[in-house]
Amino acid sequence: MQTLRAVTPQPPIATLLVQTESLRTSNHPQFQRLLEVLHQQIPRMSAHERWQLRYLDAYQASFEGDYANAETMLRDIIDHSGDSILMTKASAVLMNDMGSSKRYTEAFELANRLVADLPKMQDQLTRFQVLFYLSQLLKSAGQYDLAANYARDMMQMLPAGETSCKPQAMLLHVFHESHQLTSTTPELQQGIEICQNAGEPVITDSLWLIKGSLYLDEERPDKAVALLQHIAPGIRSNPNYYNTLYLRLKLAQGYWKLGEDDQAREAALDVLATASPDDVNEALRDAYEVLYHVEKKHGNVTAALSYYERYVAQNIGYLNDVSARTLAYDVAQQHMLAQKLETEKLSKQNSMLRLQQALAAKTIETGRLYIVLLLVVLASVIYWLFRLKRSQLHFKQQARLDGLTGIFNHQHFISEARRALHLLERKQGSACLVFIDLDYFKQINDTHGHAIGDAVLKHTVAISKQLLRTNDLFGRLGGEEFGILLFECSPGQGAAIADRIRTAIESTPINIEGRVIMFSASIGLASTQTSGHDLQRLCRDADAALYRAKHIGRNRVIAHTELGEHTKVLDAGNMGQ
Ligand SMILES: Nc1nc2c(ncn2[C@@H]2O[C@H](COP(=O)(O)OP(=O)(O)OP(=O)(O)O)[C@@H](O)[C@H]2O)c(=O)[nH]1
Repeated sequence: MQTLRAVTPQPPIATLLVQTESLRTSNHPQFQRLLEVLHQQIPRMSAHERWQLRYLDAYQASFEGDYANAETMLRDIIDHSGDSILMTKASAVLMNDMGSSKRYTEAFELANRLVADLPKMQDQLTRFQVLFYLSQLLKSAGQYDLAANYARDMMQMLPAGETSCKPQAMLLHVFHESHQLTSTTPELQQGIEICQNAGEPVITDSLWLIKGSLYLDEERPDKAVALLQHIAPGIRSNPNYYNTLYLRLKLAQGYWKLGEDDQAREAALDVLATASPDDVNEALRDAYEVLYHVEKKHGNVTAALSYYERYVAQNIGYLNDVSARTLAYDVAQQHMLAQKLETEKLSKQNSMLRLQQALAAKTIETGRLYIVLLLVVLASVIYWLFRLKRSQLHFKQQARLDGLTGIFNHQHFISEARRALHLLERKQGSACLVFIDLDYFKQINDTHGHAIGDAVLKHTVAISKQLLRTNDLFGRLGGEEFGILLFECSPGQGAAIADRIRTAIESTPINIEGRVIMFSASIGLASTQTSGHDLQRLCRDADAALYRAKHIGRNRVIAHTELGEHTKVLDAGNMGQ
């Protein structure tokens, strides 16, 4: 390690981590060395790099068969790293360890979760590793077709830095276990060459061991032993538990078939020494079988019987283990199916719920729409009612007003005057009725035209209005004759107002179309104080006074009170004519 640091400059931690991971299977001794180097770099590592190192440590623990320690680290990564790639890789290693430590049910349940996550896995290396472990687990459960499919999937998307060695080797192991290989199958030799070229000695050796095993099956022990002896040094320099175990077993079987009993015994005992005493596996079973045959052949009955008993125990254990794997796979599949059904049921319920919610939302929306529609209709109705009312009022107003001058027309003036006098009579209030009649108006029309006559009428109203209070009633009684009802007014006050109007008319000629037209008005006045509150009487008296004003020379105001009794009678007589 010292030499490494002294000679080569240290690559960045991130590069070192990637490099170390890539050596996991191809050069495990170097992997371990780099792992040590990485541990010295811990103080300089980021949190994410520490999680990556923890994953490599977990892999190393798992490689050494320390599954408990590996599981603690892997679960820590899954629960706390927050890195989805590392979490998936850790799950895959954990699944593999569970399979190796015979926790098949948990392994297959984890496998189901990983399979479900496969479509989401973006990182190609992670996907490659997951597929590798899945294939391995399914092979152990006798699910050869599925295992082969996953191996082929691996080949479809090789990540950068990977060759087809691993998927090819996995496929060959599947074919071997499902008895689809012979020692001459071309793919076997191709696989060996691919893995040799890829620099994967451990995997290459595992394929050589398949070839050796096939020679034995084909009753060619000489070829098998020669091959095994040839690859033995390589396996010793790249130690791997399974390769070591199977090299020794196949040698034991080969020697036995060749009749080299001592070497067969020695190799079989080596198998027992490699495995743990309480292991149950195919290799131990077959090693005990070899030992049994050897001892039996040499008449060592006691030893033979003992080995035979262990052989039987291993065989039962092995068969139990095989059925445990198959059963665990079936159970996991059933769970997955049940979960799938439950998920489908839930998703159906969810879609029902969503539909109901959508329906409820639509109902609310429709309700809101109706309310809005109703409000719009209501607003329109109110608007049209308002317009109708306004035009009604307008027409009503129009019907009350004189079209030319805009003051009350005859009918409305009379009815308003009657109503007002009625009220005044009750509270004993006074009023004056003033009748105004323009003098020689016919001449104005004849001289200047009817339109100018109209203008004179409007001018008269405008002048008079300026001298009236807002509550006085002012109306056009017809032609060029106007009526005014002055409230709270004595005969004297009435005469004064009437004269102010007359003076204003006389002194305010109309200037129109370049012509100045002078005109005057005669005014008759009646008061409630002398005539009472009866409108008819008041009108008659005001009219008599007006008649008098016209009669005695026009452009003057005559109050009914000014008329002598004789005049009153005369005037009344004239009015009657
Ligand atoms: N321009 C115009 N003339 C009108 C209107 N209503 C009535 N007249 C005219 O007013 C004139 C009234 O004439 P007379 O009743 O003879 O009264 P006068 O000419 O004013 O004479 P005296 O009242 O006796 O001074 C008529 O020629 C009507 O045609 C109107 O709305 N516009």
